[in-house]
Amino acid sequence: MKVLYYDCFCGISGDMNLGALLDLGVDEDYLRQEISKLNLDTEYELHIKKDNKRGISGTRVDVVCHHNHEHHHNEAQTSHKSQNSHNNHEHRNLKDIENIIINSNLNDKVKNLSLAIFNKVAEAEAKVHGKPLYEVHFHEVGAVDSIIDIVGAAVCIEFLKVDKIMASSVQVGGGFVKCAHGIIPVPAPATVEILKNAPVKFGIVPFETTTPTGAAILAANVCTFTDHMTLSIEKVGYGIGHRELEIPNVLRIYLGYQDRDEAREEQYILETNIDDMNPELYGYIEEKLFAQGALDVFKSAITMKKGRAATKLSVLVKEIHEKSVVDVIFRETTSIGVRKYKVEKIMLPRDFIKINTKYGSVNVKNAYYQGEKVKYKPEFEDCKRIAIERNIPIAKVYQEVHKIMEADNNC
Ligand SMILES: O=C([S-])c1cc(C(=O)S)c[n+]([C@@H]2O[C@H](COP(=O)(O)O)[C@@H](O)[C@H]2O)c1
Ligand code: NI
Repeated sequence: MKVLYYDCFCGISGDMNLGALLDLGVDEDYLRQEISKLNLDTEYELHIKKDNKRGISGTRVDVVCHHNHEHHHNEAQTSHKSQNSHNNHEHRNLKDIENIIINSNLNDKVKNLSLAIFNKVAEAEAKVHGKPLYEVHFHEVGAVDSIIDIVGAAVCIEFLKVDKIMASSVQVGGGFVKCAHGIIPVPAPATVEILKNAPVKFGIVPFETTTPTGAAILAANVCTFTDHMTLSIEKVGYGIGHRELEIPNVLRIYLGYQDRDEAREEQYILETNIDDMNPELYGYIEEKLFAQGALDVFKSAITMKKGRAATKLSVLVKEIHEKSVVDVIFRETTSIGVRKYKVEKIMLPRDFIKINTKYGSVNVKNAYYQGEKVKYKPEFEDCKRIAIERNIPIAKVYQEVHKIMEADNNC
């Protein structure tokens, strides 16, 4: 499975993201050509160059806009987004942005991903400012440089054709920042809204390391946030930020592979036939077997000698758990003998994601075969808990999970 892993030790902004993805190998000319499909009426320049921060070299992106929007100033003015300039306000709202994207010649996947990222920002702004979604006025986030950061992110992510995007915990920084609203605390309120439910780290430096745009790129793409992961790294990209900080102001993105092949493992079946035990005990014994490391416990109805109806108890274990599992069988059941045989188990690579349904969050197990996701399974216990809490049929919970999992863009 091809994976992008965002290492956000110094946060993420729209331009750091573009820098890191270009550094990973996204073709610069392709990005320029795709962005031109937006037919923006504001002149802009995309400056892409090699740069370094604290000895780490990577790619730096600056979007420079030449404002000639009628409701601003008569004279053309130039602004660099990174300066958080008060001069670069363009008060577009979500509908304006949607129109620009929908009327462009970009492909549908890029359009949808761009819209999903903007929607994350818009929802957060609506919440923070207490306004309906379509009445929110973007300030910085609606400016041309942000449109390029966001659509550019969608273009690059699409270009890389990964199966899954993961991220580390996200450093948001600290202090205060000056923007169109005046002076606001860091993390900016919109950033906080967008990163709800993601693991966030605060205050490594007294500056804004994660912006609403950076946060929204993560929120719209990342399946799993984790600081612990196994990845076979193929490439790494560094996106250079604009500040001089005590730590390198860079975003690192890894491109790698996880669980390329199915795994094979030797395991053991421990088995015993029982014809003389109170059947009430099986449930209790099963719990004890799992507690001692059993990977699976199953019972089959069998007929033993002299026509005796009986139960075959089978327990799948790794060798290290053999002793403790046999111990449970001999102490808790009526068995006086256990058969053991080696089996080879062939397992599909799998991972777990948490999805938010309208009823609550559910863990889902994805399984992959020959690099492709072939199946997924919602965690039964989560569905059961939700069905009980909400007093709804459990099938409805499963339906909701399937709806989300089958939707585009879901990993
Ligand atoms: O544009 C708006 S409304 C805006 C809202 C907020 C809130 O938290 S509300 C914050 N900001 C700040 O603007 C700059 C630019 O952000 P980008 O995501 O466009 O890079 C940044 O400092 C934000 O915190 C803008
Ligand atoms: Ni705002």
